[in-house]
Amino acid sequence: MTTQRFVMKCGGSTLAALPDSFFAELRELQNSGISPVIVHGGGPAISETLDKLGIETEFVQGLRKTNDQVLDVVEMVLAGRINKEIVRKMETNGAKTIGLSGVDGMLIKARPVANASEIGFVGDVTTVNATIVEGIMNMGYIPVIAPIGIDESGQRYNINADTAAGAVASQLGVSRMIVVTDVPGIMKTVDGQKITLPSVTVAEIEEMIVTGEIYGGMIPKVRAAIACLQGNVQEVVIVSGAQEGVLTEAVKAGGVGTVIKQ
Ligand SMILES: Nc1ncnc2c1ncn2[C@@H]1O[C@H](COP(=O)(O)OP(=O)(O)O)[C@@H](O)[C@H]1O
Ligand SMILES: CC(=O)N[C@@H](CCC(=O)OP(=O)(O)O)C(=O)O
Repeated sequence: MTTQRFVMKCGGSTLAALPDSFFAELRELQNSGISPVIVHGGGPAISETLDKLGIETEFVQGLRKTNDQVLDVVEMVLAGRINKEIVRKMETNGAKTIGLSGVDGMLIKARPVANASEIGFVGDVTTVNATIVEGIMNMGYIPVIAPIGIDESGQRYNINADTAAGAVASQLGVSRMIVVTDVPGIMKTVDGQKITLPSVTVAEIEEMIVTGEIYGGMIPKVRAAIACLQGNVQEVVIVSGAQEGVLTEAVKAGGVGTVIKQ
């Protein structure tokens, strides 16, 4: 049996609404020798907790401004609550799972983003320790990774989950990354009607960002897609987690969501 690997990014926008069947699909894929690596977000849960604590939050081009206080909450929510919620759901649906953050074993090494003076402790990935991820997979477990990065001095960074997933996909050399979110793909208004684009090229994406047709949380997704398509990754598929059977279709058949190709 040949083992296929793929990286799946699960957005915080859709996590709470993912049906049990989604986790059962992951178990089926694992049983059929197809190994997923999951990188998750949790943006809405972070915002909710910051709100409860009375800490203001602001996004610049889809990235959260992160000071020390925000960083504590980001790590608590992502590496604590959300990561363990996913592991629990996977385990109760029969999928063997180990959750960790990018800090564990220095899995995700990071450096400050170029505009750190404006947005604070937000990181870009420098390296991903593929040996740890592969070791977990070789033990028969699905790795579930929270996107916190760390540098040599021990400084933590808040990394957008799309960016982290793209870096993990590149470093593992998988051919496909699947981005699960709350919309059925990249949408565009054509003749007054909103449609989901079946496929887009990098050039079309750049144009849609300029025209404002791609905005907010979709920007880090497409930027991460473009970055990892420059390596071994051949396609990035954006799909909705609410659609039954979407994962198996995206992995085995295609023809679902929006496919981004070079
Ligand atoms: N062209 C587009 N097509 C679809 N969604 C878009 C587009 N441009 C911006 N978006 C927004 O991106 C959102 C998904 O990003 P985000 O909320 O960050 O989700 P996630 O938590 O899954 O990362 C959509 O709900 C939508 O509001
Ligand atoms: C730098 C940055 O913006 N980090 C994100 C990390 C979580 C994330 O990316 O979650 P979603 O995938 O649900 O958007 C944040 O603080 O919200």
